[in-house]
Amino acid sequence: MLLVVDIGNTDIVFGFYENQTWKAVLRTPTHQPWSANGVVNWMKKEWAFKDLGDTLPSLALLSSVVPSISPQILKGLSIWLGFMPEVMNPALYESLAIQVISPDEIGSDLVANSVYAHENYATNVLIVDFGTALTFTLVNKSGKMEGVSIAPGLKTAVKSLFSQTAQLPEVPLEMPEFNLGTDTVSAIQAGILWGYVGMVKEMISRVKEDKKGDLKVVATGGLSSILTPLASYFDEVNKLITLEGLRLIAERLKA
Ligand SMILES: Nc1ncnc2c1ncn2[C@@H]1O[C@H](COP(=O)(O)OP(=O)(O)O)[C@@H](O)[C@H]1O
Ligand SMILES: CC(C)(COP(=O)(O)O)[C@@H](O)C(=O)NCCC(=O)O
Ligand SMILES: [K+]
Repeated sequence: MLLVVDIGNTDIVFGFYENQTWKAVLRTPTHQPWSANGVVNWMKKEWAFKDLGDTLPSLALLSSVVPSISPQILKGLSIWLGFMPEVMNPALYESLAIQVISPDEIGSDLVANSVYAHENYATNVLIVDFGTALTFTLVNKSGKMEGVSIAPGLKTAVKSLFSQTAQLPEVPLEMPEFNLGTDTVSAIQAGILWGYVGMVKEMISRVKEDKKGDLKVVATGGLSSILTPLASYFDEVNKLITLEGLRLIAERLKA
């Protein structure tokens, strides 16, 4: 069995893959007082709860965009598994089928997304990742990562408005019924959700123009199903894209 781990700014996602399928995908908040022992106990508990069998994963790959917690997670995993997981880093990027942009700065989740996109479409692909940040990553048909854009994610925008104002509440991430709100909650929902629908359409349209119409668009991230008016703009919506990319990378490391 293969274990891939995606440490994002909101959630850590663990994917267990065997015989062509995800046996389990576990999510837990990133910001907890993690210790190596805490990780071991959590893994043992989830492993038993999900009834994943007697044999622990024999290969593991970790991606993290939160450097401060990586050491504790890695130490815990290495104690639990009995070996040190592989970690996404610039040296490893050199063995990939894609060409990574700014390898010393790029988030390794965006690299994993790009590997999945290139492997599955082999054309120009824009990956829209709705996480803590809202990112757009363009990987071209030859597998070169051409560029990225980064904006506040949907929940980040809602929380930021709430925390910077005296009278605005934190609102649920739901498309409002009308274009303009009739009370404070629906007004914020209109501003953020319709505003973000516009942002995504604008990015897609600009990149599509750059690529002379030759572009696939895929969406991922925990918040990728919220902006329902965008459904027809995406060739694929798949919350597992980052895990799938990590899996493809791990399988190639083993080969
Ligand atoms: N399966 C799911 N369905 C709906 N929302 C989800 C799901 N998983 C996570 N979320 C929400 O998505 C957000 C995290 O998205 P994610 O892409 O994991 O962010 P990050 O990578 O920045 O940690 C959280 O607010 C979480 O509540
Ligand atoms: C852009 C990100 C914050 C996205 O992280 P996420 O929303 O998945 O938590 C992350 O990929 C990151 O910290 N990147 C480093 C900067 C860059 O990619 O250029
Ligand atoms: K992510």
